[in-house]
Amino acid sequence: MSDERRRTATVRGIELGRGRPEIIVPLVGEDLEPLLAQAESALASPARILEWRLDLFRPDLEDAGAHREAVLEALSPLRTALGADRALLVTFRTTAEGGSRPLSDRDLGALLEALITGRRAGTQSAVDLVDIETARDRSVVDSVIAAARRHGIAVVGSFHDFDGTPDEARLVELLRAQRARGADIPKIAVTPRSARDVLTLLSASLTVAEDRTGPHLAISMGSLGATSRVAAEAFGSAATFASVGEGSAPGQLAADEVARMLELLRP
Ligand SMILES: O=C1C[C@@](O)(C(=O)O)C[C@@H](O)[C@@H]1O
Repeated sequence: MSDERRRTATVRGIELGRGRPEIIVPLVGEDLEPLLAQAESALASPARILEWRLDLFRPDLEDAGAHREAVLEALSPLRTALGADRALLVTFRTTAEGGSRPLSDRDLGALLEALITGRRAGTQSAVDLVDIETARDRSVVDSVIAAARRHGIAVVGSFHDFDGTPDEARLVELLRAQRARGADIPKIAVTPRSARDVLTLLSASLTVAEDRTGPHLAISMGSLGATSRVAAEAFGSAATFASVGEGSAPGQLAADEVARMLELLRP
């Protein structure tokens, strides 16, 4: 595929959708100290995008408002620790999509919008990308996407299946529908039950890449799906999640090793 003709998305000077896929490292610390410690280690890795898994932060705070306050308080030290070059993706993965805690649609919208609009006048936003599960309440999803647009923050539209792999037509439809909803980077993460399911995911990824409508992410989870994480470039996925220390999903490989594999497998 000729790279020049693909649309891309740029966050903090990092262009997604052209050339070697980006490595995204999830930060899974339960409190500020382990969060910053993991961020520090991730800075020494080849990852240019770090994903803060908000649902894993402060599990002791059951109340959504108290949790939101703790997140907003931790944002500034985390941003400072990351420096100017690393992009920050914020993700609250609810239990319905494999995350660690439930959250109502309303509270999810309030949390994400507080993170999006939290920038002080004249400063660059602390957050560069926001993840939203597109199956959530329509008006909440639309409102988060609109707020992100207004603040120049890229939207990752998310779909997870921890039980299986939908058929190829459905995967393609999901990715296209996320883009049509306003996601800059549609994303699907599904679970293979056979090697053929991995092929299904890769084939759907390639089909959507050939649309040339912008970057997307397609992941087959678990050890069976690991090929999809390192063969991202050949099959058109713009980024791949990899771990530094503790990971956030089955099948994630170490960031250093993934960087080496991405280089070895460059088409
Ligand atoms: O959506 C994704 C992808 C992921 O589930 C994975 O399989 O690597 C890991 C999550 O942290 C992230 O939000």
